Amino acid sequence: MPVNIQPALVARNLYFHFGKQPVIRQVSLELYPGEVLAIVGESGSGKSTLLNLFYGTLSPTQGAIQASTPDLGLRPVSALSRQTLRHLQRTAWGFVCQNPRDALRMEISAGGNIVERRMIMGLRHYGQLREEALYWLQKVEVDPTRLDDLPETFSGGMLQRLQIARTLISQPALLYLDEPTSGLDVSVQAALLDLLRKLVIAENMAVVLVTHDLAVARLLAQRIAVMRQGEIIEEGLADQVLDDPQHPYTQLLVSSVLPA
Ligand SMILES: Nc1ncnc2c1ncn2[C@@H]1O[C@H](COP(=O)(O)OP(=O)(O)OP(=O)(O)O)[C@@H](O)[C@H]1O
Repeated sequence: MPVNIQPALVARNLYFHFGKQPVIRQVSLELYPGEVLAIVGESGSGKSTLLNLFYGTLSPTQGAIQASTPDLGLRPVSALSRQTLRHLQRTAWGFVCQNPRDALRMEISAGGNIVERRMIMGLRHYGQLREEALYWLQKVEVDPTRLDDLPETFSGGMLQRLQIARTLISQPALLYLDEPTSGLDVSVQAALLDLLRKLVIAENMAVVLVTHDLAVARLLAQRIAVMRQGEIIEEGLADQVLDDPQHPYTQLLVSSVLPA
């Protein structure tokens, strides 16, 4: 990476315990704007926990995380006040979770869901809010006539598109994707992955993608980190890790999923 570009996310020597159970061990990484890093590994290896540490919903037992902020550049997440952290989580950082119902407000319209972050950022003009909502609905390839409909009337794939529009409207510098296409039909999943790939390239975000699906990692990510029992055991360029895995665990993971 060019030395004059500041990373969007830096983690140094992270450890995290749930009670006495060590869940994250000795994790360090850096992520730059425009990069997509996929964190892959078996169920229970600590992928989602790591994402929640980055996003600030969990605090590391040991180690430090610095994340991009609009006004002050890279800041230690642990030093942010609750109010600042909450504001960043609703504006400059984004989190797309597996189940869109956990993120959407099901009692308000699709358009209302999409513009919530813009209202938090101070936009009050009804006409402009509606225009931006329409723009993003079209950008995630949902029929614009659905703008005033409740999310309840949307399919699973459409709900996930709504969650993506609602998150990306604030143009977050850092985006966390936690299994964003799991649980969808294969054809719906393929279309959504294609959309995500286009959006990620267009918005120049730094993205951490958690997935157990190596095909999803290959499609979206330039770099892959392989987690096992809370540790990153191998990291490198996506093609390198998937086509020439070095660690025996990665070899097993790749050979059990990808055809020879
Ligand atoms: N709230 C919690 N309290 C206690 N232990 C937890 C909690 N959440 C997760 N764990 C434990 O932490 C470990 C890592 O869980 P995590 O959800 O981060 O793994 P994962 O790799 O994302 O798995 P999956 O792919 O199944 O979501 C697991 O052993 C899990 O049981």
